[in-house]
Amino acid sequence: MLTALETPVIAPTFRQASLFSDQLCSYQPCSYQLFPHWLPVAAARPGMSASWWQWVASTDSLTTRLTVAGGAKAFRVHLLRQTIGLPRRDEALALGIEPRRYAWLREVALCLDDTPWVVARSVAPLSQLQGKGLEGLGERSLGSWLFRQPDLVRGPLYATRHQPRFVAEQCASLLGSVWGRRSVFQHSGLSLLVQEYFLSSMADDLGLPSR
Ligand SMILES: C=C(O[C@@H]1C=C(C(=O)O)C=C[C@H]1O)C(=O)O
Repeated sequence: MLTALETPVIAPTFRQASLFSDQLCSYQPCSYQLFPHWLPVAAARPGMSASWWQWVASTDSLTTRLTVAGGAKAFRVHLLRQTIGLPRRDEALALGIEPRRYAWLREVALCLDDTPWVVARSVAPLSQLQGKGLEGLGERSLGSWLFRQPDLVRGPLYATRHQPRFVAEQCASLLGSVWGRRSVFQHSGLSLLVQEYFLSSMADDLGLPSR
């Protein structure tokens, strides 16, 4: 049932709201040829520091990496939105589906001690979700679930320097994104587009360069 998949919008309650800035760029859609703001990650490398490359080009679980990098800080998935809706045009293209096909949309902030380090938006065609149990994921990490799937295949990574508009729709103000990346995961008939934006709060906390 569609209603079972719906989760109401949860207003962000980040303790460090003062860290946010309201300098959002307008959303720039993507996907290499048609949406050139997303570059194959290797093509973005010349503009990226070696430290950020370690994060942006990594293909293992980001949840695990963040938890390790956070040290004593508590890792938490803060659910911003989980609902059924239409994907953006570039998202549909990345998934190889018609833009008018309904999709499962999930937007989260990945926080360390309540400071958002990464915001993410994941999109999967509704027709492929049956039996996967994702509707009950809540504030558990999608990555923890994904990387437990033995047949998981990750598609190529794309990177962007543009800001995520989806969080602008959720938050009045937002920390700037340093780098964004995305890739499509395949598992048992499911294609899942995961888009992750690394925030400047993460750069500050880990002493990473501005790019
Ligand atoms: C894809 C991963 O999962 C993370 C968890 C997410 C979620 O819970 O919605 C979203 C994006 C990720 O950064 C990962 O850990 O690599």
